Amino acid sequence: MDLEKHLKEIEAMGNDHIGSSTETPMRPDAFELSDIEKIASIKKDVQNIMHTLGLDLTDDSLKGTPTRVAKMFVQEIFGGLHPDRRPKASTFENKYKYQEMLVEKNITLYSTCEHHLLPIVGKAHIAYISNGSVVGLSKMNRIVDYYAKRPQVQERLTMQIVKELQQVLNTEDVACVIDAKHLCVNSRGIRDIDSSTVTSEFGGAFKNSETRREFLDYIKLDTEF
Ligand SMILES: Nc1nc2c(ncn2[C@@H]2O[C@H](COP(=O)(O)OP(=O)(O)OP(=O)(O)O)[C@@H](O)[C@H]2O)c(=O)[nH]1
Ligand SMILES: [Zn+2]
Repeated sequence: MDLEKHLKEIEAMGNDHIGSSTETPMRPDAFELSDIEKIASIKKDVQNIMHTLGLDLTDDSLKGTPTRVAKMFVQEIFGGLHPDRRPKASTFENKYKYQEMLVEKNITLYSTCEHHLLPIVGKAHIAYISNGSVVGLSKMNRIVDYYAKRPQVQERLTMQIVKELQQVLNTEDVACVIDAKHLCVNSRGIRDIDSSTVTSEFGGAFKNSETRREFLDYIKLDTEF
């Protein structure tokens, strides 16, 4: 999707999308600043936070931190906010006429909790049943990575991944389960190091309990982080 089309979609949504759809809530002016301008602006914000905390920004170890964090936000951990980074997932004809489900499991997932800006670490498991076209296996990992590189809630991330693959593969028959640890739960607040969060989205044929069971049997949810 090109940037202009993406902006038009955001505009057309008005404020209706906020909190109510699978879209990441973004402002229509989200891409008015270039990445370089965003890095310069965030650098100042991080400097201010560190200064407020009383840290000495002339210290050798600290002086590069504002730039490092700004680059990390814009280019890495929140890089998936920019539609230019959306992976190109071209499809191919299902020439083997493979009709069973295809499962891509244990996809490593690093995301960021949008409530605390702390890491979410886990595994995503995806399944689809071909409707005539197939997608390269790695494209599923790339789609997970793209949507994970945003401030997220796990429920929305799960739905965004399914929606994207449904569009790419032109079928409703897509499912995703995510099992992930939220550092905002594990390392602060309630500090429960062992708990993890499981979310799922079952489209089309996966709403059928037998099909869903088959997928869940393949992944077994023995997730190790
Ligand atoms: N539904 C959902 N909630 C999340 C997710 N990530 C974090 N949260 C929760 O969002 C809530 C944030 O709201 P608050 O209760 O205002 O946050 P808080 O006061 O820091 O809460 P504590 O973590 O309990 O200290 C917390 O309970 C988090 O555990 C997520 O992916 N999905
Ligand atoms: Zn959190």
